[in-house]
Amino acid sequence: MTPPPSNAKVPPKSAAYGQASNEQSTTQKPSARQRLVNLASHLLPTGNTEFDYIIVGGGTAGAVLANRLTEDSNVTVAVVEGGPTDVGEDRVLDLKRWLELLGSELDYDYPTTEQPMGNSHIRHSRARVLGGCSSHNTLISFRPFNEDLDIWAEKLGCPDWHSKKIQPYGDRLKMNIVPVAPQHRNQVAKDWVQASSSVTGAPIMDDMNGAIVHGGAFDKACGFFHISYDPATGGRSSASTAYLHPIMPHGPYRRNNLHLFLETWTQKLVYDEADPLKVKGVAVRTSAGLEKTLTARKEVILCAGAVDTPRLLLHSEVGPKADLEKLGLKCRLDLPGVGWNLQDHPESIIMWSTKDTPTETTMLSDAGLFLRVLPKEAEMHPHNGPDLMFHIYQTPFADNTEREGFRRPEHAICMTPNITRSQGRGKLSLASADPADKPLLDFKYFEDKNGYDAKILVAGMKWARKIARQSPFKEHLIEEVAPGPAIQTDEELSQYARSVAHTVYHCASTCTMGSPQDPMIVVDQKDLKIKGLKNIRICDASVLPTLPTANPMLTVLMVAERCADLIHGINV
Ligand SMILES: Cc1cc2nc3c(=O)[nH]c(=O)nc-3n(C[C@H](O)[C@H](O)[C@H](O)COP(=O)(O)OP(=O)(O)OC[C@H]3O[C@@H](n4cnc5c(N)ncnc54)[C@H](O)[C@@H]3O)c2cc1C
Repeated sequence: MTPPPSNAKVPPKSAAYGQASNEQSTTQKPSARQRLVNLASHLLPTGNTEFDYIIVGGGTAGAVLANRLTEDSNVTVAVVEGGPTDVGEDRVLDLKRWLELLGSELDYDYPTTEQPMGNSHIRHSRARVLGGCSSHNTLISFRPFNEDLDIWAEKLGCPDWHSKKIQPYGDRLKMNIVPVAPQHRNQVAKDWVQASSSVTGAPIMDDMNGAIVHGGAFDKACGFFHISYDPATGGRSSASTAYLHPIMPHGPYRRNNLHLFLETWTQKLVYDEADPLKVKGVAVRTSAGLEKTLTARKEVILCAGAVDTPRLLLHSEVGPKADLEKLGLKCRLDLPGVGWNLQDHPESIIMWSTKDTPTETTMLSDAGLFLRVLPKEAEMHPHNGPDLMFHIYQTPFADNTEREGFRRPEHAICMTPNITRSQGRGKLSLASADPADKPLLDFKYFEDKNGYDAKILVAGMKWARKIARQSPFKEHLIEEVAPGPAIQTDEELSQYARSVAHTVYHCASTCTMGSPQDPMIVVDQKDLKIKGLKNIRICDASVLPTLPTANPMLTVLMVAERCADLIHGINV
């Protein structure tokens, strides 16, 4: 949700297969204990190369599946995770330290292509550690609005994903999802919530998730978030801590049928010699350079996330034929939707300097505001919920503003309006045939034809200024640092907001599910199986037809819970 540190670098070509560059590694070395834990973890399963299920990516969705599939002690499950364990890694486990992870060796740190209408410098953080992005995100926990799911079901060819069917999966999640605890509610955030409500008329809600699930949609609301964490310790409650730690070798409920391959990158799918469209397993390479093939007796499930799942498919000869052939790659299965439909929640930033930085907080972004600012007819898939969301950050997120010449204050509060229903649709493609090269992420920020996305940000900037004039919140502010009072007209605000725009790190939808009759669909909504291949499914943020209105992690977890049911033959 924040600009990454300005020293984030693209790893050199030699940093192959998702590993961070040497330069990054030397700046933040894991402790000796951490290295031992990592080593022990990825030496564990070396004897076995055949499993019932192979899960590629032990991230947010992968952790859920690993847990649910190993509930049956008769099946064996291998999890191939590119990053190290999070066990003993305090930068991960202490939620407040999440900013230290951005641009570190635990971040794949993907660049954006040139964005003529927006900011070409945005870095897309993706976690390289067990638990995936749930191990380095801010753990703001929102259920999808019923309408988000009903649009998938009724308009986007996914009848099996109606809210009535999907919301109950949210009740199963194992993470500790609780409102920001009283000891983490500082006075500035409290006054901001009060000011937001007074100025916009948005009701203050203690339980936005309750309202989303049981009260249907709301178009405005504000309040403290629900966070997946332990309020007593400030510890992260991630997909890894909730779904994997208890069943890992050191955990209280160790499961011997779970095989974790850590620091192990999946390079390619391996196909059956007798049937070129049947997936037999995966070719992997450890960070120590050991290569082997793992085979799946039942199936392979791709959980590598919205960037790395399509990337892996493209390097496995599956994707748009013309694109693959242009790079000299073979096309085994022409699936034009791989990488298409790339989505995000773009955001911008308006910043005030303040006297100090409060210490009572979960992770410096404890509260938010939802508003409706444009008519729903302006949207591709009209809905009744909010079209603008604000996070507040009680730290100077100045990388993007500083690049544009604004000063970086010592203490600051930032309001970051984001576009809940961005109309932008981009594309992920390969930069070259070399699997070590990072893919091209072209979000086409602010290129939507009616300028909808830019209009939402302009409205957000104006609301932010009104909120900043409200007492007692305004007494916390010294001055507006970016863009500053000189920027006033809609054109000026739009230009500024786009040039310093950032991402809420919600990239999604690059292997969209839907009706198999639709040529741009990658997985069948009925069972999440890849269209045209055998023995393989996708389960991660890449299958979402559209992003949910608010932060998507719980939606991804719910997709994974449902995927486990589908694999078990349960289709509620
Ligand atoms: C900085 C940040 C802050 C965010 N804040 C929030 C928030 O507060 N609330 C919210 O709802 N959402 C938030 N998000 C978004 C949310 O975390 C993601 O949408 C979600 O976690 C994605 O889950 P996933 O399972 O699709 O992928 P991931 O969780 O990214 O899992 C993918 C896993 O696959 C592994 N992998 C990838 N390729 C390979 C390969 N070839 N071989 C082996 N392993 C591989 C990766 O190492 C990773 O562990 C945030 C994201 C970021 C990055």
